Amino acid sequence: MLESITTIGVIGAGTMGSGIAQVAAQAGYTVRLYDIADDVLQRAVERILHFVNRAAQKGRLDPELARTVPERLHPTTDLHAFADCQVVIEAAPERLDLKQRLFADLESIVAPDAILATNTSTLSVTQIAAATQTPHRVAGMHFFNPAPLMRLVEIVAGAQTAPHVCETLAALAERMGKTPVHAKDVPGFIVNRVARPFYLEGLRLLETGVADHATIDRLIREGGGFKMGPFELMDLIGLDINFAASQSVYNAYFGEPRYRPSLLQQRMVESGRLGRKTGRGWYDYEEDA
Ligand SMILES: NC(=O)c1ccc[n+]([C@@H]2O[C@H](COP(=O)([O-])OP(=O)(O)OC[C@H]3O[C@@H](n4cnc5c(N)ncnc54)[C@H](O)[C@@H]3O)[C@@H](O)[C@H]2O)c1
Repeated sequence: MLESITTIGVIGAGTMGSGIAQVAAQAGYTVRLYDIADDVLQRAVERILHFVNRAAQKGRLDPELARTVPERLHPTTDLHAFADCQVVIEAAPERLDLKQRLFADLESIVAPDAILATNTSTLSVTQIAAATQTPHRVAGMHFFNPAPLMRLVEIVAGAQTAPHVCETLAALAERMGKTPVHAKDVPGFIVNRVARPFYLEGLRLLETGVADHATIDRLIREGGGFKMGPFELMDLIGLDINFAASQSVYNAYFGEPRYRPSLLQQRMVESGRLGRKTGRGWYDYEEDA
């Protein structure tokens, strides 16, 4: 199946979708990138080409390959353009109803043997697949942020996913230079399950006035040897996405107190301070936004 893949559809041109589109184009695939608005797509393509050129300048990407990326990228606001995609990777916002609707729509557009993958961090792959008539071809393909740099990809089988679908996605991840790991369809899979208390304990320390967010980040980096503290990481991920993931894991584990989201997260989202992507989150990025 891997050899028959030439064209990959990516849904959502935000933080993850644009990164995944970049990775796929750099691996030599034709990429169709869907979003709901032209200006979002335009910004995404500019961002991708900027990163591709930078990677080529720094010697991390073959300049010949970098030159071919623009002709491989096909932005669109019409999902019907995905008709020739053998694989679709969905990276739309972390909302079950939205993802279910997209998968149901896709089913009537792509070929019957096309693979439908979701980049969800915490939602049930089984539940997303249940919105289709062909749940055997739906699986999770969970990239990490930033997708062009992070090697790990979790491959997640839903309750009805056919084994060959996960095998093909794992082989595709390898073709993209990634390290695939098979994970079970449990809320948060492996990495987001382990990482959830990282953010939430940081928020609880802040809520109870133990330390401010910059101090917590600095201690975790300097004392703990982590690359980023929880607040810096939330800004990179996007506070809206991180909050949605917190809610999703909390609800999926029947209100398990360990995973209780924080009101502070909610306030930040309500005030539109979503992190790097909006120029402001826990920190100010106005200059490089
Ligand atoms: N941000 C992270 O660190 C991260 C890491 C791994 C996985 N994920 C997952 O990836 C998915 C996307 O997250 P993100 O951070 O890229 O979000 P984002 O907010 O940066 O991007 C989402 C994109 O989806 C578009 N969109 C909105 N409604 C849509 C619709 N109806 N159909 C198609 N596109 C629509 C938006 O315009 C936006 O461009 C989520 O499921 C999230 O859980 C995020």
